[in-house]
Amino acid sequence: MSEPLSIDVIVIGAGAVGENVAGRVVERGLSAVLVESDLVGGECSYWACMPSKALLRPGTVLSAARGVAGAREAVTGALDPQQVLERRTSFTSDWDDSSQEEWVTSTGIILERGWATLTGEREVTISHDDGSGTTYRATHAVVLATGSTPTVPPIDGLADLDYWTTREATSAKEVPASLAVLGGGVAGVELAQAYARLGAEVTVIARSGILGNYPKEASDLVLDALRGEGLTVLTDTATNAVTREDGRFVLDVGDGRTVTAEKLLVSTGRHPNTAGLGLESVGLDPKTLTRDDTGRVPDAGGWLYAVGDAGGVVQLTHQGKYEARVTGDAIAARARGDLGESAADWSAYASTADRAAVPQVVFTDPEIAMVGRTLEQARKDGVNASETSLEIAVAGSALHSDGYTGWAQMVVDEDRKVLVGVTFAGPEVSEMLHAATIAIVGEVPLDRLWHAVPAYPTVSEVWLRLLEKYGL
Ligand SMILES: Cc1cc2nc3c(=O)[nH]c(=O)nc-3n(C[C@H](O)[C@H](O)[C@H](O)COP(=O)(O)OP(=O)(O)OC[C@H]3O[C@@H](n4cnc5c(N)ncnc54)[C@H](O)[C@@H]3O)c2cc1C
Ligand SMILES: NC(=O)c1ccc[n+]([C@@H]2O[C@H](COP(=O)([O-])OP(=O)(O)OC[C@H]3O[C@@H](n4cnc5c(N)ncnc54)[C@H](O)[C@@H]3O)[C@@H](O)[C@H]2O)c1
Repeated sequence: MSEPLSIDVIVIGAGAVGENVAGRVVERGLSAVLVESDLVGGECSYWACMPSKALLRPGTVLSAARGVAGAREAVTGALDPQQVLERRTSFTSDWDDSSQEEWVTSTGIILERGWATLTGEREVTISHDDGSGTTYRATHAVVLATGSTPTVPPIDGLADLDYWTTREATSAKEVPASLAVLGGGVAGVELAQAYARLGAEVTVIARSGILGNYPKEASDLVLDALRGEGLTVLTDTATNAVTREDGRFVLDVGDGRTVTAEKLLVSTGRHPNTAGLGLESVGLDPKTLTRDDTGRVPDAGGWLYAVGDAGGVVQLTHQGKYEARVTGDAIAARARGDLGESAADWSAYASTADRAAVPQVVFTDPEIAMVGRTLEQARKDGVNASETSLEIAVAGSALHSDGYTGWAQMVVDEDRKVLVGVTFAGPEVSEMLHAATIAIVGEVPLDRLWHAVPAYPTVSEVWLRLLEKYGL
């Protein structure tokens, strides 16, 4: 066997996160090989963020126009499903990754296509489609950026059926007449609304409520909106078994009730893609991989990192890319001898915001935009927390749309008098989120935040109302 090729850094997985780690280390003078077995760009570009948002956006625009008298009268038709699907396809470049490949190679990163496995400490072997193999040995780091994979519940009959995962739902070429969605998380709820607005008869089956990670007032706004526009949302409903009858999925949801649909989307969460990577060959259990704030896997002895969905901390593109920048910088700093075992909180080498200020948006209509902790999470983390919440009712919201309904909440650390969490729910609230992220990351004292005057008449005036209600 030939000697392994020598390289500074090996990154496994060329999703948004892997691309960013590789890009960062190369910018800092190290050499890097990036390995991808599927499309360069990963889940977000082709089967997740981009296509799902492209499927939702036309419906949101239409409903926004219908929400304003004068514009409403100009809307005389419904969505054109074929046009919506075609526009979605333009955002996925028709599942062609040549432009992403061009970007990767233009940066000086070496791109290798094939399946990568760890075959020893710092050593990765790539199996190419033509049966050949290439082995690299990393001087400084091997980075797992292998993403996540759907978690499919052990429901009777399900494993044998050709159900949709989010991949099929985001890449479908036709709108089914009916769709059952198993799981009331963010992926299920977004795709449920997108398909309902495209004309499918949609039933969501949630074992508890929907969007359980968000404050109930916020998720209830979405629940009411979904039901108001004709989706069936079954909450507190277990799915006992699934069969296929006359070409349709039949879900047994207890008490003799069934849900029948042409397609079934299973969106019941995801777990890190760490199986089949050869982690066992270096004495690691793929199921219990952990990472520190620099991205390093402590049990591996210093050379292995895990970032993005594979790292198992947050499953969001923007946060994964943040981890990628931090880890890329940490690897380069360690290579220079500028960084030891651990990194200080909020330094360039620690992804501290993963613990304190993760922004997340549910792109339904209405939207939920949240950053930091809910009241319950804050108290669980030992924060002496209070909450202030109200309906969004300011001049900006009234102007935005007739009958605007929204809700906002801030969670305050009473000992430090700073924000630790903010949630907005309502039409198009996502663009207000970054102000909250800045306030939390910057630990802006409330009596200074009071001087951040929102422009009139914007929906952001809700900030003023929250601070007034808090007592400022
Ligand atoms: C339907 C849906 C909608 C979403 N919407 C949003 C959103 O709006 N905003 C948001 O922030 N997040 C969203 N997410 C989450 C987001 O998609 C993920 O957090 C993000 O894609 C993770 O990026 P990653 O690079 O870690 O993993 P991935 O994008 O999954 O990339 C991992 C790559 O590694 C490759 N790979 C794996 N193993 C190997 C191997 N052994 N050898 C070679 N290559 C390998 C895979 O082929 C893949 O290309 C959504 C997720 C879903 C499912
Ligand atoms: N807008 C966005 O940023 C966005 C959109 C989609 C997905 N994502 C990311 O992708 C990840 C995956 O999304 P997701 O919605 O699949 O996961 P999720 O963890 O958000 O939701 C999964 C849901 O499935 C439910 N569930 C689990 N097992 C079940 C069972 N046996 N029967 C019924 N329900 C069951 C859970 O209670 C939960 O409500 C999320 O963690 C999220 O970070 C983000």
